[in-house]
Amino acid sequence: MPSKKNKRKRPERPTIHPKNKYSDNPPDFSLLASLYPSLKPFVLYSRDGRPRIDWTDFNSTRELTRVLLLHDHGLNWWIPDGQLCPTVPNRLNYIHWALELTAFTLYLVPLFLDGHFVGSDVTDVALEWAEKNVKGNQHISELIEIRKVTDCQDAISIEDSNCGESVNCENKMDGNVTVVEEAELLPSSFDPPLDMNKKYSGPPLLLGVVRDGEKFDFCMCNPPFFETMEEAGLNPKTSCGGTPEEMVCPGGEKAFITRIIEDSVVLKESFRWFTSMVGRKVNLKFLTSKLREVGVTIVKTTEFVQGQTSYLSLLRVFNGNSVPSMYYSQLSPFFCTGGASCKLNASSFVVDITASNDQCKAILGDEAKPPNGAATCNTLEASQSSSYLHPPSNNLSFRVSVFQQIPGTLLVKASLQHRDGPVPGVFSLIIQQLEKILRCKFCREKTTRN
Ligand SMILES: C[S@@+](CC[C@H](N)C(=O)[O-])C[C@H]1O[C@@H](n2cnc3c(N)ncnc32)[C@H](O)[C@@H]1O
Repeated sequence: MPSKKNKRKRPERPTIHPKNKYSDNPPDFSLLASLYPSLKPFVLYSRDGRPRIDWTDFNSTRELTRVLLLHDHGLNWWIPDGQLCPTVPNRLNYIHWALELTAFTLYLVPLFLDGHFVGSDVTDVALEWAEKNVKGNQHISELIEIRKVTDCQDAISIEDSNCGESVNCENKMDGNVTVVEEAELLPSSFDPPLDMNKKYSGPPLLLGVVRDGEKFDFCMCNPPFFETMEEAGLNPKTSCGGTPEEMVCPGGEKAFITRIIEDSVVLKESFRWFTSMVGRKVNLKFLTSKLREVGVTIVKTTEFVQGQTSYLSLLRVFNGNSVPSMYYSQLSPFFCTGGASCKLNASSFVVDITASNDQCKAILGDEAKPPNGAATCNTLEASQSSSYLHPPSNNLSFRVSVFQQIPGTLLVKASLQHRDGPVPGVFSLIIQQLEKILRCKFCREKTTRN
């Protein structure tokens, strides 16, 4: 068994899984459009001739996902309008990571993956389309079973287990529970009020799926991240669709994943690894403490940034009546460090930035001091090492706007003007750095984010 030493490891820096086929070889939209005419209307061209996708258009993202699954993975796939559309490179990161975990365990306990999957959901539409997608791919249809989550009558329940209230369970767990973090999904600094008492009250999760005596190498989960659709609407991912059933549950992802943790106590013999995506880094601390509470000894996290092309953050600010230009004026000194080009549009409070490799490094390096000579914030960490940076081969172009959406709440919005290889990682870091500076200067609360 893996070591049970209680080692706290810092999450790795955001990265792209090295085995992800898109890590060195991002999709060529132009080529794909020439091969798949149905994609053609969705491939737009920037002024410099680069092909791009409108990530805010659901039909574009769905068609791209369809084409990537077909072209690169030989899979037929479709979902109806408005359903949550997965991004292929992103899910590939998760799959590679989960497989790697399993390989790690299998190295110690030599068993073999039999390549069978069980997929579960609760809504009729999700189940219907999962079934259609499986049946539409004969070469794998025998390997995947779709199950509707049932009430626990037939399955083992938390109450039936020897743990009773599983979270306070005295019977410590021997298995491994893993949280995989996917920070690209959500605005990193939207800190909703935390209500620790909100519990997941929906149908059972793992307990409603796993049958007596079944063994799985791992479970994967993409939970409903939000507590309300209003909150979900702030997510740049809404361009990928998403119905209330997919996006929202009482207590959000914290409550949903807590329920998986509780189920994992009962099902500790049924899985080698329990994994879930986590949308909000801020929830990791809470979830990790839940894991510790139930006696979990090995917790692994990772963070992937593949595909992030837009960024949206909400910061709560000191003075609800401050004028927008106060925030806007912070942008130019930050981005112009090292000579990046900054075009300010004073009427719309938008800044267009174009930065070369060196200018990106300068923005992220030691020189990236808080603008206007403000006192250095302790929490502004030099979180970038040059070995992590994979600067773009061409200039990085993006647009940033900062304004008060409602009094006391600052909205930071940033979007890449084009995608080029691993650029999103650099882009993401730059925006995180900006966000830290704005927090440091204007926010009430101490920065608690990683
Ligand atoms: C964020 S969506 C993920 C959708 C899709 N599986 C994906 O990864 O793109 C969350 C999904 O969890 C499903 N869900 C909600 N409660 C559930 C439960 N108790 N068991 C299984 N799935 C559940 C929702 O219906 C929704 O489809």
